[in-house]
Amino acid sequence: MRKVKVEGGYLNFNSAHFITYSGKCERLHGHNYGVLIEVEGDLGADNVVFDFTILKKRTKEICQRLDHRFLLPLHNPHLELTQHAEAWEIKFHEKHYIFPRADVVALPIANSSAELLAEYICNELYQLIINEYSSANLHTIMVGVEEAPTQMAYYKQEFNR
Ligand SMILES: Nc1nc2c(c(=O)[nH]1)N=C([C@H](O)[C@H](O)COP(=O)(O)OP(=O)(O)OP(=O)(O)O)CN2
Repeated sequence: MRKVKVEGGYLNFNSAHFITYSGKCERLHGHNYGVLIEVEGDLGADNVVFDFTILKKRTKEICQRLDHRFLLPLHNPHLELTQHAEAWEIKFHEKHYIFPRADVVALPIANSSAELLAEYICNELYQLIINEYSSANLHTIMVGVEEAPTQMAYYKQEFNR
């Protein structure tokens, strides 16, 4: 089995977030998130597993949708969310945030942890690849999301046939 990896360079996004944990809610803060992608498989056409250039371009597009936005987890059971015409209202007990909609990216996840951000990006890339590219030679795709140089979370998915 072979593996290709893309990381660094412009594969990043700078976003605001907080996570909930153990009945608490973090303060609003931001990270300069880094993203890495690994694709395992056999050699396909042109003797490559998957084209680096395509992988970087499609990953960057996902990063751009997250960049300079608040990462809103739509499925967090501890947050009370209200969608207004121009804003998202978010409540956690006595905390109460209002963000302009244009500054928010609403994500189908339960918490904006690095783990679930990695899973979200992995699912997005997986769908793109199976819908738009030749993937018969591919076995797995893994996404790593780095919150800081010291901390990173990964999510790996198999190509089902
Ligand atoms: N496994 C995970 N653990 C934690 C996550 C996560 O996504 N996955 N996230 C957080 C927080 O979101 C937090 O932002 C982590 O930031 P960090 O810089 O580590 O915060 P600290 O102030 O505690 O660390 P310093 O190194 O002192 O800045 C927490 N855990």
